[in-house]
Amino acid sequence: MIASFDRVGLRYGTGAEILHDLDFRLAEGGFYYLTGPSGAGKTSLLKLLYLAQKPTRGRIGLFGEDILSLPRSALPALRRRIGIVYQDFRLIPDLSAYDNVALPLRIAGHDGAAIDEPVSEMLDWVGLADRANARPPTLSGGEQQRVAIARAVIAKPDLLIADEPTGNVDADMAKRLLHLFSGLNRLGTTVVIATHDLSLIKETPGAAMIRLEAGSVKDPTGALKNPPHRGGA
Ligand SMILES: Nc1ncnc2c1ncn2[C@@H]1O[C@H](COP(=O)(O)OP(=O)(O)OP(=O)(O)O)[C@@H](O)[C@H]1O
Repeated sequence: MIASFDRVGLRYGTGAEILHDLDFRLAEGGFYYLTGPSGAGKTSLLKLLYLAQKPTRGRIGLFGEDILSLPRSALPALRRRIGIVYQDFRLIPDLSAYDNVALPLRIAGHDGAAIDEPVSEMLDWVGLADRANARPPTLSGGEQQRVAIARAVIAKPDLLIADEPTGNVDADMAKRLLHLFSGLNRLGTTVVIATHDLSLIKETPGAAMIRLEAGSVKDPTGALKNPPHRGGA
């Protein structure tokens, strides 16, 4: 099991609880879509999952660790096992597209051809081979999104979390990116994608859908009870 949420609740400050009684498990190797109306709390749930936000109550397990009882010093090592595509990309503006994508490999201690080959191949796959030297502020929104995706997947994380990863690209590129996620999933990465775009789901026939409604998780396809197959295509 990759993650477990037990009676998790979240409120920001003194506001009303926006997520309540989240009770679900994510199976290793699963491919999950997180859907729900705008403001339902999808980004907030993802933040809990990638350890950027503590729940107000309940327990969260990740990679077999009870994350609330772990010392803060243990969190960076867990985070390095997660690739994240942020809704607002969060690229490093002073680094080229190439160096943004290379960063996770450099942090993992690689150099030379062990960086150059995968990064060049990845930039090619996302259609940015000719933009490798460009800095993020000079890229379009869709180009930045593709750099963010390339960076998130390059080190083959155990868990990939993507918040609206195809929101800024056209339908053909969305398909291409979905194939990238499926390929990674077939290699063993558990994938969680928050999206409004339900047309993506047909690109990954084995995927499961989790629906957030009024702060609670619904399980319309029963996928949370029966762990899903890996993403197809
Ligand atoms: N840091 C924060 N402080 C206070 N309230 C917040 C914060 N982040 C989110 N919220 C509120 O929590 C609720 C859920 O927001 P969230 O961004 O998780 O929803 P979402 O489903 O991802 O929405 P969208 O699909 O529009 O991105 C919203 O009412 C939002 O205003």
